[in-house]
Amino acid sequence: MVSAAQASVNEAPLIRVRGLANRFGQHRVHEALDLDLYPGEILGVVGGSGTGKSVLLRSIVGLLRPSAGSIEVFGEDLQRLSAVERSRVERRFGVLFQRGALFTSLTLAENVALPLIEHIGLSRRDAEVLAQVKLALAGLPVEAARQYPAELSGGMIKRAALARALALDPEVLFLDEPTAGLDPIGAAAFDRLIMTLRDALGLSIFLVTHDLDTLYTACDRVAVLSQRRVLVANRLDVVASTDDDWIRDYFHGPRGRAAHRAAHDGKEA
Ligand SMILES: Nc1ncnc2c1ncn2[C@@H]1O[C@H](COP(=O)(O)OP(=O)(O)OP(=O)(O)O)[C@@H](O)[C@H]1O
Repeated sequence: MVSAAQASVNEAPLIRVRGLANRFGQHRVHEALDLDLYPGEILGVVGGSGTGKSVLLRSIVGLLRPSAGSIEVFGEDLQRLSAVERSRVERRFGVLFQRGALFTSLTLAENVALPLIEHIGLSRRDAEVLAQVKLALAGLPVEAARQYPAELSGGMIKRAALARALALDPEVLFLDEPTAGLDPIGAAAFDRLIMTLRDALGLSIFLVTHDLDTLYTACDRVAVLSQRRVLVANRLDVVASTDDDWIRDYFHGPRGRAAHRAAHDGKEA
């Protein structure tokens, strides 16, 4: 059987990055970086610390202007669009940042309602009703809507930030280390939630992670950043057998072997 994710790589990519360069002064983070995101896939983006995973994410979502190269999104070159056209394209993205980035003085419902009020012009009342639907979609109990971020566990904060990323019904979701700081059970539950949402909402997902379990359980393809570019982007088994020191240490070290075993046992159970 061909899964939806395998079939999708035969379609045109939703995001097409070509020849991307990002430099900060003398520091060259990316050079000649190419990467595609296909419809309906969960793409895991991995690499050593400082290889530029977050910088890549920020370039694609329009928070950082690249030094060179092109980023085509939904068939349009971001660099060539006017500010108004860019924000129309960027509205089709949902982003979950590494630290959640919720407003601490607002309840969860108010946090999620904010983009609905600002971007769609919903009344506060309607936005908060819709926010409760998004919070439920992210797996939070009804009473969480009235709580403030300081009252929540790390896992609940991630879910609330996910609800906010889903507020405007995005087509592409960008997640920057969504399971960082969660315990293994919380992280596994979050992985399942991401897969469920992809299937239910038809999302395409760009997922920056260090979490090997997430790669094995949730990702259709994995892209490895190394030497300022994407070294390989493919199915996990192909990536794991690529001849490269970092890949060998990462996928075939003790943690990599444990994640592989757990994924394998899970499929057999
Ligand atoms: N605004 C900036 N100004 C200068 N340097 C920056 C800026 N943003 C990122 N960098 C540098 O770019 C490099 C890549 O950073 P980035 O946060 O993308 O790495 P990463 O792969 O996501 O790392 P980690 O896995 O540790 O989160 C780092 O050396 C960082 O210091």
